[in-house]
Parts: sequence; C-alpha cells; structure tokens
Amino acid sequence: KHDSPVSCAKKAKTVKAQQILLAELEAHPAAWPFLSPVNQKSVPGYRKVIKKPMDFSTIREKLTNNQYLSLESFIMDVNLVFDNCEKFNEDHSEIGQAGHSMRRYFDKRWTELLK
Ligand SMILES: Cc1ncccc1N[C@@H](C)c1ccc2c(c1)OCCO2
Repeated sequence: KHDSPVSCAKKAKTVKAQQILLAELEAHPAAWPFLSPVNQKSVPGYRKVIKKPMDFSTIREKLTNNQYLSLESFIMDVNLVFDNCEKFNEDHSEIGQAGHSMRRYFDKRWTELLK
C-alpha cells in the first residue's frame, strides 16, 4: 500500500523530470504540428495509416492523471509522436523536419536530465 521513502523519492524525481521534459517539448518552436491530436477528418489517410495517434496534449493529460507508471512508458509515448510523424510525413517536408528536430532535442534533454 505504501512505498518506502526511498522509492517514493525516486518516483517523485521521475515525475518531476517528465514534467520538465514535457514543458520543454511544448515550448519548443518546432512543436506546432504536435501540440494537439491530428484531426483525422481533415487529414486524408491519417486514420488508416497511423494505428496509434499521439500528441503532446494527450501526453499532458496522461501525466496529469498519473497514467505513466514508469519513465519508459512516458518516453514510449513521446517517441510514438515522432515515429507517427516519420511514417506519415516526408523527411524534408515542413512537418517532417519539425519531427526530426523535436526528436533530436528530446533525445538530448532526457539523457541530460536522467542519465
Ligand atoms: C503531426 C502531423 N502529421 C501529419 C499531418 C498533420 C500533423 N499535424 C497537424 C496538427 C497539422 C499540422 C499542419 C497542418 C495541418 C495539420 O492541417 C492544415 C495544414 O497544416
């Protein structure tokens, strides 16, 4: 029922890191394609091609509702945003370039923060 103080402190550290990381992603200049769910009615083919849509506002909702039981599950959702982007968008399109830029930034920041 109750965590030991050590594991409780460790959990607080990862939640704090997730909050910092998500805030930085949301504030990044290239975040604009990923801030809200892709409108599947107005983007032809998206519903069929992308099996697991994900975006920063959905991650924010899950973090707020304590739905991330581990750091790994949080990182998996962030990477899902970028993998969906690579699947649907050409590398050199405006959205494709934003996805590559955001992924590079995330990889750098989470290793700085947590490794
Ligand atoms: C991440 C992503 N992948 C594939 C398609 C869309 C999107 N993003 C949406 C928000 C989006 C981004 C840019 C847009 C847009 C919608 O609709 C109007 C034209 O500009």
